[in-house]
Amino acid sequence: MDETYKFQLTKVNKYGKKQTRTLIMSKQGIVNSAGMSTKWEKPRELVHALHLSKADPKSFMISTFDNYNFETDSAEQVQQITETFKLLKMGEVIYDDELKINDDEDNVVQPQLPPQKPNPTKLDVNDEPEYAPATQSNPLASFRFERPPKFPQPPPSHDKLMKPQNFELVASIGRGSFGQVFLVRRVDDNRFFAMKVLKKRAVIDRKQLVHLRAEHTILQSMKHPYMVKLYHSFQTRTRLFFIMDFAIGGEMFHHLKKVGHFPENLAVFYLAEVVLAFEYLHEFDVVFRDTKPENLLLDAYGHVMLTDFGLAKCGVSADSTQSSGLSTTTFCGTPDYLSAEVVAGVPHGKSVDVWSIGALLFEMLVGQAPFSYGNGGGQVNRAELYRRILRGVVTFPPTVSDEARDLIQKCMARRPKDRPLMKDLKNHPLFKTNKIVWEKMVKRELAPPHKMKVDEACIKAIEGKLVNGPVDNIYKYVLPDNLVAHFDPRFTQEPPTLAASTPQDGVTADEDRHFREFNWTAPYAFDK
Ligand SMILES: Nc1ncnc2c1ncn2[C@@H]1O[C@H](COP(=O)(O)OP(=O)(O)OP(=O)(O)O)[C@@H](O)[C@H]1O
Repeated sequence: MDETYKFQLTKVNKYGKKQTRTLIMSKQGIVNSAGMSTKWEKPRELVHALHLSKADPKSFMISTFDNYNFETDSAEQVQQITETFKLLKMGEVIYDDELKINDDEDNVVQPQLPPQKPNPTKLDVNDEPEYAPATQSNPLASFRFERPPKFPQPPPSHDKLMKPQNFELVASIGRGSFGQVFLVRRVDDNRFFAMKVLKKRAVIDRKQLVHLRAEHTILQSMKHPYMVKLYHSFQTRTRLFFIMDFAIGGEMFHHLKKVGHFPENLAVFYLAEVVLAFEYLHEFDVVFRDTKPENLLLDAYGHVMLTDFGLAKCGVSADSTQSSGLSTTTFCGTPDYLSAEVVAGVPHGKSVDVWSIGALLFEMLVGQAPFSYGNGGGQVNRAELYRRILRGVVTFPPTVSDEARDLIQKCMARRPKDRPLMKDLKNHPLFKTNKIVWEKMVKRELAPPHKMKVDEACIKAIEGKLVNGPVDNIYKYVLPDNLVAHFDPRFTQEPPTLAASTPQDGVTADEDRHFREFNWTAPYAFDK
């Protein structure tokens, strides 16, 4: 029997509420329980680090896929826990100046907002706080993003840089982990775009600067028919703004949920467009790492638009863990789509994207992610999900054809080196059966099997083909409701306003220097 270590302590959730918990640590992992009930259980492969606070020796945080904060009665108890953590070789022990409360034990319940018609508003950024006072240490000093050798040089910026005043907020369309996403109108020429807004403070505090720089550089440098394009980036003292193509068809996930699952020809069509985008990224040693139906948007014609490069990793030359070349060990991605080697915490390469291609096809054909399937529609808890991924056995419903099953099994081979390369995957017979002609598809010459229901005027509005004119006339012609018809009403019914700035959003002048590169206009930004 493995030795187990028990600690009675207090846990603080993200609302600052204190709860009594028992923390049990053993070679198997960590269990957090409240009385008889287990709140969470993390196998040791998932435990990354123990964060200790320099400011408060009585508290600590455990980092797994999520972060969990704890408070204790004494610094001695924290010391005992630290010693046990080290003894069991659970992961790194990290000393932070102060621990952020970002505990994830409780799910956040979204407030129900009253329905409201989208109503364009000015982009108001007059509430920005002054720079925060300079701090002694500079935690960003090491956050440098080096452009890897194969990576194309971003084109120089167009002379005309943008400011918030150049855009009008038309509708709220989404929210990611770091910020808000809006439909906006470029006021000079009435062209409509998607705008992602991030708070610099959150980017720094959640140590996402390297990821964000990678995302920005990828969007600046790489252009592909099935990837979203970046037009402008700009900033204020506390916020960053990215202006991108507006994918009017919304998330593929939204369409998938509506119909339950896709017919094979449609699923394979979408999959093929993703394969082409990934093949392009892999040529430049970029691994996407975050495939999921939420990151696959659809354009006005029903083509895929790959978005959200926040987790993409540049300079990964290795195809799999077995090959030579740079690979990565960061634990990231969406639980259902994590490959076995990512869950096991061993270095991984481009083959994680090949794995996710298999998982994506499964979900499109079945309506559930591969390792959540077969649970009577119920949710599988995370520890069980990871166990299933590590075991690597996918069960198929009889509706999945032999060819589709074969492709999924090949992509989701447990050992990365047994998976096909992205470019070789294109020879799989499933694509031929479903009439994918790669030479045509790469030129956008294959029509999607599912035609989007999108208003003609809206297409003109997002392609910049509207004749300039008084704004009132524009909204008689292009209805905001039609522009956001494929988006979740949870977002579109919210008034399109920026979350107010608070003094806590302030960054120091020193920190702000790290954001200098986020001022860019694409050379094609004003093309008609
Ligand atoms: N270019 C776009 N066109 C239309 N909708 C978009 C666009 N970009 C993002 N969205 C919507 O906003 C949502 C959140 O965007 P995004 O995933 O880029 O944010 P994020 O903060 O990077 O999210 P994540 O939490 O997945 O990292 C998307 O799922 C999508 O619904």
